[in-house]
Amino acid sequence: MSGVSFENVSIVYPGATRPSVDELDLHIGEGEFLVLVGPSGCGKSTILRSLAGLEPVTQGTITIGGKDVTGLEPKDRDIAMVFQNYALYPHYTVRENMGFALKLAKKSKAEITERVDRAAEMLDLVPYLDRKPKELSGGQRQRVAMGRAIVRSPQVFLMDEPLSNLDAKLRVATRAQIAKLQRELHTTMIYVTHDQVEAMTMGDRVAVLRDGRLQQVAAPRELYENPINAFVAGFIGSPAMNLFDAPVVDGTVDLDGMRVPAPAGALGTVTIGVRPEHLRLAAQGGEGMHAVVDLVEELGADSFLHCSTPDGHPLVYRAESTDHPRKGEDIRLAAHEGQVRFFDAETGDRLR
Ligand SMILES: Nc1ncnc2c1ncn2[C@@H]1O[C@H](COP(=O)(O)OP(=O)(O)OP(=O)(O)O)[C@@H](O)[C@H]1O
Repeated sequence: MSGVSFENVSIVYPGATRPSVDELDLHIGEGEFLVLVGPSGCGKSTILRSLAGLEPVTQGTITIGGKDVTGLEPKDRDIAMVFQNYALYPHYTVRENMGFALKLAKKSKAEITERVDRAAEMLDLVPYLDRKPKELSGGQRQRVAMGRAIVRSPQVFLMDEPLSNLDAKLRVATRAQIAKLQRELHTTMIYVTHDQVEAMTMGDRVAVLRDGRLQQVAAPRELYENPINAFVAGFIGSPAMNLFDAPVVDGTVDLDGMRVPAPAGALGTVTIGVRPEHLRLAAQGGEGMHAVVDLVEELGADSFLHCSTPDGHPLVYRAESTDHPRKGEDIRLAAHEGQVRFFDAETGDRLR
């Protein structure tokens, strides 16, 4: 049993006027890969550090495997953390770096060798065991940092932006490798990133944070299709969901000629959300929202058309074929039925 629970956890840094983590309730199942995502400063690292025992909580309880660890020292929590900068010892070889924690724990030489060899094999590090960190590439160093965590066979892995020092191509490869490794080891993993693509592709579930408050925790597809509020809608998805404020008139939302039935009871102004792939070209002269194409991003299989509405609101439309309107063209866009999301214009809460 190695699930993790945060129960009503708040963290206020000394001298701060508001909590960096605000009444967090979150349960991570045994063997689950949970990603914490959100903009810079939303409290992701603070949550991870509190679980590691590096940051005291102001209120609430943290449990690992059902055991209250809130007051325990980091070394007594049976977790391993991989940091952004890897924190490798420069004068030690890869083997010594990976075995360091086991040596501290006074494991036998034979056991250390066996565990390090096994981890090195899983991480393709066997040829590098006698090298020093400076003789490795960024991706190899990252894997040594992972190896150091794996050899300890902890109850929980914590990773804080472990890919941020890698170039784009290596990030994609390492992302897949970490996800695969976690599934093989079946160790509970909490992974922090501000990159929503990383979050969506790696996690069993994704927890979205804003200003210290948990917004929504759900499987990636559920977050994408049913965001609980306009913040999550705008944060998850690349390019982001198009969000517009529009008036409700006689039960219909009218967005510059694009008309959709309003959710029951909606009055005044609502925020409507449409993903770029849920817009379609409408016939000129028919129904549909006017837009001018400002920029075309060709991605190969499809293209993103960055447009603006007559009142200057930006929007993105994904065209599936290469036969799409060109820069400068005046187009009309309509939304696919059932794909429009509605949010309260004041609170951002989902209406339907
Ligand atoms: N040691 C500290 N003392 C005071 N305030 C802090 C401290 N560490 C973090 N904070 C504040 O707490 C909030 C959350 O910080 P945290 O580092 O957890 O955010 P984050 O989501 O991990 O951000 P990033 O993605 O930029 O790393 C921020 O407003 C930050 O300024």
